[in-house]
Amino acid sequence: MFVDGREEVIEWDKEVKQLAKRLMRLLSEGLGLSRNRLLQMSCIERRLMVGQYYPHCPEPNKTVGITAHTDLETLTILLQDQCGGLQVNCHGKWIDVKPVHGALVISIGDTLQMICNDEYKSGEHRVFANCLSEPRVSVAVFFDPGISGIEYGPLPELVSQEKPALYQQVKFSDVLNKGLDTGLEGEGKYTINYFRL
Ligand SMILES: O=C(O)CCC(=O)C(=O)O
Ligand SMILES: [Fe+2]
Repeated sequence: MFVDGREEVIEWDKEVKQLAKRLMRLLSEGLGLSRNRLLQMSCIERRLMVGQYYPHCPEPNKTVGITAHTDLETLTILLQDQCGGLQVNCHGKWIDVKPVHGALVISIGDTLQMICNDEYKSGEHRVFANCLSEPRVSVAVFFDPGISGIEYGPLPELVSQEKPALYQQVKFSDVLNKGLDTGLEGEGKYTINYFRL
């Protein structure tokens, strides 16, 4: 059966965009900056919505759903269903991100970690192969600066003698290309470490 979800997707996109703006304002204030500082840098200018489908896997011990990685962008807003399988690396321990009805999973991406000079960290995460009989579905919206020529790196306000800049200034397209080069085969934090000073 084909279900036309076009209107729902458009509606979801609208809501998620508003939420991303609110989150960026809060994240900006959390850094001690003016509330619009991050938004003014155009760092959520573009977004990509990805629907992911994890079919039942007959041999889940022999494979993974998505291997450990960090998201390259600035912010990810993820809606997962009730199946579970997503885990986040918390100080070296893999923790289940248990599905909570009506809740969204918000992740910081590598580019935002670089902008805020490690004040916020992009979380390494992975998804198990699906051992349940029903398929798992998730919808992720990845926000990024787009392919403008703007360079992103530690904000001057967040850099001092005690806290020197930890990253180069780079265009998001360079981050993306590096991440695509590596794919998901590298270390979870490979891409961001490549730009570390
Ligand atoms: O499906 C999920 O729960 C997470 C997907 C994910 O990590 C990604 O697409 O980057
Ligand atoms: Fe991810």
